[in-house]
Amino acid sequence: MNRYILALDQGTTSSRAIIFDKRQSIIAMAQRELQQIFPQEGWVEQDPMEIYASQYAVMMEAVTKSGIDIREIAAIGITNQRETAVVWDRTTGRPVYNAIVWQCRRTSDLVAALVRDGHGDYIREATGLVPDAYFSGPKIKWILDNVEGAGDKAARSELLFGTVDTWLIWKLTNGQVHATDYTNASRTMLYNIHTLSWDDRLLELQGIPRDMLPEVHPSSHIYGYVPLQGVIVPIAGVAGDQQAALFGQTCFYEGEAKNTYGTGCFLLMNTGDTPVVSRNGLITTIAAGASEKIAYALEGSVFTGGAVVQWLRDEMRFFSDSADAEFLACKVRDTGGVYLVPAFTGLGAPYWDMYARGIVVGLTRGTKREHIIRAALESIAYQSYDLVAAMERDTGTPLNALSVDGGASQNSFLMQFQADLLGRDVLRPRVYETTALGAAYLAGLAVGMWRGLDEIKRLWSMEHRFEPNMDEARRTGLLDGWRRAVGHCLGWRE
Ligand SMILES: Nc1ncnc2c1ncn2[C@@H]1O[C@H](COP(=O)(O)OP(=O)(O)O)[C@@H](O)[C@H]1O
Ligand SMILES: O=P(O)(O)OC[C@H](O)CO
Repeated sequence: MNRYILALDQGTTSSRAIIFDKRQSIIAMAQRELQQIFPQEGWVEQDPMEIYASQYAVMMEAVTKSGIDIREIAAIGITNQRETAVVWDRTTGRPVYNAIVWQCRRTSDLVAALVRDGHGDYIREATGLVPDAYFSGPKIKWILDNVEGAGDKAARSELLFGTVDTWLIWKLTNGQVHATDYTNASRTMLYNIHTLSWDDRLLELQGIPRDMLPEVHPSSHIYGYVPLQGVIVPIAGVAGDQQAALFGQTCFYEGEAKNTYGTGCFLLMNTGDTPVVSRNGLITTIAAGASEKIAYALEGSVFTGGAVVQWLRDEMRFFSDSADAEFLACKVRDTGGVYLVPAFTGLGAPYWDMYARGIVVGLTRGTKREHIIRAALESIAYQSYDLVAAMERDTGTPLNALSVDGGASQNSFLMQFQADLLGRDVLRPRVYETTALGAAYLAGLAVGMWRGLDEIKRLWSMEHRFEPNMDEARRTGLLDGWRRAVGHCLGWRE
């Protein structure tokens, strides 16, 4: 009998594979960090072959660790860092260039030109997105325009494009399937989220041939089959990681929301069958669903969340293990007036400034390493606060509490500070690998492992509730300082 789901979570920092049973217990897990390539200031790349190889390796490692028979795996669910663009040769299967990562800013001027030429409103209406270098379309255009021979090859239908899910599906099925799901398509700035089709006007504007693009399916769907040690296992669930996390947190119904603290921070609210248009700097996107019926979400995207901790670890060398950030931050009573705005790759929602860059302000002769570490952690909470405030202004409804997940949500200092800033409870679930869990649910629903959403909803359970504990004067004073700090970093590169 098939009893397990194998979830592949290809995130920005690492590739992970997790085997879940029907009660959402983790049977085995494997993880590998991924090399980040920074070829120029503001550019971010990854090696697509490393993405695939690391994902394949952790998949096999998790299977081996679990000791289960592969025939007991009912399905594979895939979830992925979104927007990151891979272009490869459809015959040889070789990428023509590195993957251009969602954080990369190389297409800022290209996007600014689209807006200057008067296409901004159409992009917003058709795709639900704010025109920004974040999204995939301009990254594809950059590859076609700048990699030798790529434009000609694309014109001869020799190239394929995919977000990371598509690349993994294509590799895992030995080049049999070129497909993506609605959630990933909705991040390309090429997909019309109302007509549910690739948008000819946007393709033409960005010079992208339609035959490079994958087929688009619902998130819970049989995409193809993966040969695993002689057994054929279906890929039955695919979703961008933030939509998968929304699903994994069981936010199935209108008004339910979560915030994920991974490389970036992403607040998503399910808005049901209504594509809500933000007036406060959020974007409209497609949510992962268990059926053909489309649900939409309102999203606030912060580009540098947990990544600021990685920066302190790898570039500043303030500590060697990210978990130590909490201990070090708690060695000082406050930041000593220091603010760090980690606009390393510009600022996303609600500011949308492709030219902002990071700053540390408020330094004094007494500033210590610990103050900066604390300011870095607090910056994650401030940015998330800005998202919640924008979402509440858009929907006119205050969130009762904030459900959280992702790697940095394990930092209890950060979660407590988040509750203090918001003046709202922060709820951390027992399974914080919610992204992988969401992909597992989507796959499991497609193959009948779970009967329906209500059965899954009952599985959610809380590990910790963080309750606010900060007086109002201090809270408003801190937020005021944050706003002033942000003001200093906007437009820096211009
Ligand atoms: N204890 C911690 N405190 C703060 N940040 C952390 C901690 N542990 C991990 N992180 C951060 O969380 C991120 C990894 O979270 P994860 O959900 O795996 O992200 P992704 O899916 O983007 O790869 C990294 O950026 C890392 O710096
Ligand atoms: O790698 P994560 O989990 O921070 O997610 C990245 C997002 O999908 C980018 O949109």
